[in-house]
Amino acid sequence: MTSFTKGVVPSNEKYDGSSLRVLIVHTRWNYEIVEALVRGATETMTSEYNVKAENISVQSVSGSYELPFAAQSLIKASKMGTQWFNVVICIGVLIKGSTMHFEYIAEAVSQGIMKVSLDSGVPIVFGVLTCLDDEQALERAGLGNKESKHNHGIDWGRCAVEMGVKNHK
Ligand SMILES: O=c1[nH]c(NC[C@H](O)[C@H](O)[C@H](O)CO)c([N+](=O)[O-])c(=O)[nH]1
Repeated sequence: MTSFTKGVVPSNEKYDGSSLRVLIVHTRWNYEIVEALVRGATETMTSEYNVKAENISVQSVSGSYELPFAAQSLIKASKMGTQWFNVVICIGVLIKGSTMHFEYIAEAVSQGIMKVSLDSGVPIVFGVLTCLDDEQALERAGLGNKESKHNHGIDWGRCAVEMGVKNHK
């Protein structure tokens, strides 16, 4: 029994996301779960913060290991153009198998995403679930049967608007 409310408390600031340009890069691995996370983030940004649907670019890559490179190249390409992204959300689902593959990818992806964000000066929300089994992943995408299920995409959408507004130059 926890003696505190686990999870993030949304900021009580009423951020205006109407001029934000957001990039979502998501994987196609474990796609049904990823799709729910992307929907949670997108619907939160548009319904709670007035982010315009047409200002949310969505790109996909094969797996989580490709997320840092994709984010880096899409940020670079956007800076070449007139419009560039105020914030990026990288979304993937890693589920541990019977080998050490999971550990190596999880470490590489979290370090890689942090590096791209700091190097580019664009905030990147870390939306990669690192789960020990399918049920953990389903629960954290608001799927599955447990009462405690909660779509973490909602939290990532809120985080993206806060970071995007604060980064809006
Ligand atoms: O996004 C994921 N990629 C996974 N592997 C692919 C990896 O991200 C790369 O796409 C692949 O290694 C090619 O670079 C996963 N597993 O292996 O289990 C996984 O659970 N999730």
